[in-house]
Amino acid sequence: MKLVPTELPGVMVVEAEPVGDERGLFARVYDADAFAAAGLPTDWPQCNLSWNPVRHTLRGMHFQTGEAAEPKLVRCTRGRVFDVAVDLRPASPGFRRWVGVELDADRRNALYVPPGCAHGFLTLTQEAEVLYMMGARYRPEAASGVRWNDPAFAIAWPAAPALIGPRDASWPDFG
Ligand SMILES: Cc1cn([C@H]2C[C@H](O)[C@@H](COP(=O)(O)OP(=O)(O)O[C@H]3O[C@H](C)C(=O)[C@H](O)[C@H]3O)O2)c(=O)[nH]c1=O
Repeated sequence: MKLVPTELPGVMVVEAEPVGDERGLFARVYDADAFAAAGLPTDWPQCNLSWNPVRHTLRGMHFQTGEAAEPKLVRCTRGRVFDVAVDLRPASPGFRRWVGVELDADRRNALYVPPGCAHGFLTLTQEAEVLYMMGARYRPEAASGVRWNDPAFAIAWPAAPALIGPRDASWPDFG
């Protein structure tokens, strides 16, 4: 497993480094010691999964506010998704900037998204499934979001969403 920094502070790609043999492959996809050494969390109280049968489904951009802000470790376990983190941390050098990474079930790569960033994805295949470890417990009252096409971020999505929930389509402009 290898942690690869992105241009956003604290947002890391987790490359699996699979080992192949005649039976197939083996990969360590998470290592608490490596995460601790990199200053990343090692406590993941909840794990979520979403299944998305329609290509170009967009979920996000979500985050939890205040004390409920949560780190996420996101991987695609079926198909491919364009996974995006947006830096909403006013003190960050990356404030208002975004990074997009293609997560691919065959590559077994993942994206670490720190607290204070919004997260979302656009599926690139039918039947895309996303599994993510959550570094804080879900607090519905703390759930918030920014819009996928907010001009404040100008996220360069590979395609417009074919399917998006009404809440995600109507987050207000980022102030
Ligand atoms: C996040 C969450 C949701 N729920 C319930 C609330 C709703 O009744 C239902 C669907 O929730 P939501 O529409 O927020 O699910 P997504 O739109 O897939 O949102 C998720 O996907 C984006 C990309 C993220 O990054 C967030 O972590 C997460 O919010 O599951 C729970 O019971 N527990 C949870 O932790």
